[in-house]
Amino acid sequence: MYVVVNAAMSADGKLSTRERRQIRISGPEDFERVDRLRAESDAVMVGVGTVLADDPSLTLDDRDLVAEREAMGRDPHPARVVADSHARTPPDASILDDTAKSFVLVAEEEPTEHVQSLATAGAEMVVAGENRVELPEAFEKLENRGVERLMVEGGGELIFSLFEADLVDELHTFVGPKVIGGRDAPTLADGEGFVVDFPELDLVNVERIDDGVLLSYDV
Ligand SMILES: NC(=O)C1=CN([C@@H]2O[C@H](COP(=O)(O)OP(=O)(O)OC[C@H]3O[C@@H](n4cnc5c(N)ncnc54)[C@H](OP(=O)(O)O)[C@@H]3O)[C@@H](O)[C@H]2O)C=CC1
Ligand SMILES: Nc1nc(O)c(N)c(N[C@@H]2O[C@H](COP(=O)(O)O)[C@@H](O)[C@H]2O)n1
Repeated sequence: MYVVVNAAMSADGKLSTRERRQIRISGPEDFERVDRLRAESDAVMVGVGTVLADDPSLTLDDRDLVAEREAMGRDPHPARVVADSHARTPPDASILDDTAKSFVLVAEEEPTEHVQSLATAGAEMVVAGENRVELPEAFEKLENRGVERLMVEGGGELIFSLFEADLVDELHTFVGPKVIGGRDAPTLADGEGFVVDFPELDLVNVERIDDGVLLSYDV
């Protein structure tokens, strides 16, 4: 599977506030770029932290992009994927609406009734890992269900785990003209952090967009 991570951060490297409230960092041109990246993907993924904080829909805004996908015989919108070991996604979350297919990745130890309530809400459940979603195994299972190109939008906990498991192929980060601050505010890669063997990036493009800059790396 080819994995593209895209996120917007403030000039001081934060994805949102210390209250984990979503902040508009991108401008209109960057949001259009994000919509195009979504349209090129088979699925768009977030961690359950982002679902609980933002209730995102992760669908396409631009009707032309929907029409282009349909003309190619693809589903109108990419599928949505949530990494959610303990099935904390609310059954009425936007990500489970019937606009697009949804996959919820859960751990083996999660009680069947929780898993069942999300399945009833329309999610396709993927079990991988004993007590936390094991990303390499989950991605293999997603690939078997047709997800060959995956876009990941965040948040910082999930992005760190993807780098840790060496699963990221490209990283795109829009750096917007804001300072958010806060030692507990999420950054692009949180988790435990690396102390050795830091993932190395190859800067392939720098572009001024809106009032910020888009940095694109191969991993
Ligand atoms: N500016 C931007 O572009 C973006 C900003 N955001 C912001 O980020 C914040 C949310 O980020 P964050 O709190 O880091 O949460 P995440 O969205 O990264 O979700 C983290 C949760 O995912 C679950 N998870 C399951 N499997 C794994 C795994 N293998 N590795 C890591 N996590 C896993 C864990 O919960 P469990 O153990 O229960 O499974 C974990 O707590 C929000 O404030 C949101 O607004 C989010 C996306 C983009
Ligand atoms: N690219 C980008 N720029 C920002 O400024 C942002 N705040 C985000 N947030 C991400 O977008 C999701 C919302 O998606 P929907 O509009 O609901 O489809 C949000 O959950 C973050 O993942 N992204």
